[in-house]
Amino acid sequence: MMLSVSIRHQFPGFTLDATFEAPPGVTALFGRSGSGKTSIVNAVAGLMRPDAGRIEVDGRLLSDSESGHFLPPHRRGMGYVFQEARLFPHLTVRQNLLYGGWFSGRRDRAGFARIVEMLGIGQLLNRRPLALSGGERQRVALGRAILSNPRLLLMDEPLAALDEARKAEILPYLERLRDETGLPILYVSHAPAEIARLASSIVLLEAGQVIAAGPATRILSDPATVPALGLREAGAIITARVEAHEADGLTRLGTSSGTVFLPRIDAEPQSTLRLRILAQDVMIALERPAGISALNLLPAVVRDLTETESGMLVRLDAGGETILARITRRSAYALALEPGKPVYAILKAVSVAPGSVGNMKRHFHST
Ligand SMILES: Nc1ncnc2c1ncn2[C@@H]1O[C@H](COP(=O)(O)OP(=O)(O)OP(=O)(O)O)[C@@H](O)[C@H]1O
Repeated sequence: MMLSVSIRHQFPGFTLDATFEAPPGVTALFGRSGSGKTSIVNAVAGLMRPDAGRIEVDGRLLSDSESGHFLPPHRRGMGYVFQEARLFPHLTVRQNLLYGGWFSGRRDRAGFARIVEMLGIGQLLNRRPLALSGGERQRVALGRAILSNPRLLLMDEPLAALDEARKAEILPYLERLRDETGLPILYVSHAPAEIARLASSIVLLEAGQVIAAGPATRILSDPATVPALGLREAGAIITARVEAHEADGLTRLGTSSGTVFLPRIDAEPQSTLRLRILAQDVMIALERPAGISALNLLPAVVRDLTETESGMLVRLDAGGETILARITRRSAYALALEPGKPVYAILKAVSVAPGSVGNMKRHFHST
């Protein structure tokens, strides 16, 4: 399933002009406040009628200004999750969940049990929303959206109203949703860490325009997108496979450019993970360093260098995946870095989340 959007709309003082495609998986709409994210979600939902353009899901036309076709919201088959879980306070969790199912005319018991299990809300079914924590409410809202059998899920900052602990509670469920349902999910966020963890694709917006769109691996490691994402948050994501949990408490991971050791990770051997490596946590060495406490050294080749205000962004090719390093200009000159030069990337820190970044086939199926 694929969502395809090409719309133009004039608000007083603001022009939205956006064209992009969202494949299965999470497509993050990312941009500053007022860049047009919610307007796009509203247009896809049918809550706003764009002046011009088309929106299609898997070849099914939702709106088309040329023919005047405009499917009303309730016939679009969208599931929504907003910042605030909009549950019915007088209904129990079970009734709230079934409400979506009733609407779509389906009551599939196995599907219900599977979603309840997936979201870990079995214990909550007889409670009312007021007796739930914010994180639990949001999980129920997710369940209700999925149980309406949508063709597409729209999530507008679903974690923004939650504190860090609640966010951490929900993220694994969003990851399962992404990996198990195969639905396209349009996900509005302005938190780069959240996007690095969840997104399969990214659409970067600025002042109503798409300034970059494509696979998350490419967008996050592209020096050109760094100003929009923020220098501190810039960094690549790569896929790794859990190889073993070792006796000394470290987990050994295989990546396409070599082995990475991390403090024990709670994941099954053979499972796949995404590693987020911030550009500021990568050092570059010309030779394999000896006598260094860092365990994670990956051989790589310099692809290109981009000057920024405060230094240099170096894009590295590490076994076919991209790693971004942020170093000083002085270091870049001292090491005489240039495209094609073989180097070692020293990873000072890595954060981990479940799920591949969509390139597993290329790297692992042949092994
Ligand atoms: N109904 C409307 N009438 C007039 N202007 C509007 C309307 N809806 C949105 N806009 C304008 O369009 C621009 C984009 O708004 P939108 O809500 O899509 O941005 P956003 O990226 O979702 O922002 P935020 O992150 O703050 O939610 C803003 O300048 C907003 O004022």
